[in-house]
Amino acid sequence: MMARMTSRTVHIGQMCKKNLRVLLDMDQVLADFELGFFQEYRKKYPEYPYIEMKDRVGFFVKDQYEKMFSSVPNIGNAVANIYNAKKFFLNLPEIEGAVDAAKKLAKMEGVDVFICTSPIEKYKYCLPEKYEWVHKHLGPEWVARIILTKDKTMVNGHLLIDDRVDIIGAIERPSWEHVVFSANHNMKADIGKRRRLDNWTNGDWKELIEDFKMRI
Ligand SMILES: O=c1ccn([C@@H]2O[C@H](COP(=O)(O)O)[C@@H](O)[C@H]2O)c(=O)[nH]1
Ligand SMILES: [Mg+2]
Repeated sequence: MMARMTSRTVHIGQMCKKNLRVLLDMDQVLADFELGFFQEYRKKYPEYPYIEMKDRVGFFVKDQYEKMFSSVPNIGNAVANIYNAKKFFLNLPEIEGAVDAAKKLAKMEGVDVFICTSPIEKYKYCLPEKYEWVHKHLGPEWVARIILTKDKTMVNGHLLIDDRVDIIGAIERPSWEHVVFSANHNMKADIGKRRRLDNWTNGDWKELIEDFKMRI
């Protein structure tokens, strides 16, 4: 009997080799949320206190600002005003080398790439702008690769590259293995036995992918 061929599966004799499904987070993996925030905040509130990017600790910018500058009235609102503003997500700069690496990754044999990203609570601008960002930086064909979800544990993949350390949701044991993408905010976090990917520029990502390809 002839084996049915799909674009996602390679059949070699009796062997059936699946493609590696890679989920790329967007903010702080492809798009530089922290740099975008810092630049806009300094521009909009030059008189307000600020945290140097190298001193960022913890995932949520607002939490650290509110804790550090608790005597400054409305500092939390000032912070939120930045990332809830129109064009914030659209104008985020690229993480160095991310676009080039993502394109190369997508061309690798035996790899399927998706962008797995969570919308911000006030989603009005964030949602379309995330699509526009992908269209603008990666190209129209990448729009179909976007998976928007608040719960990444529900997404099926082999590998999730994400800067957030605490990715929790409905599924206790997600299908993917989490590789922590290094960011200032997570450098002091306990990541247990998880691996890190420090950047897109030194070529380590290729080794990581080859390693995962061997394991599926
Ligand atoms: O300080 C922050 C940093 C990020 N966010 C939002 O959280 C999600 C995270 O998305 P990922 O897909 O996990 O990168 C995103 O909507 C950020 O904008 C935040 O609210 N505050
Ligand atoms: Mg992120």
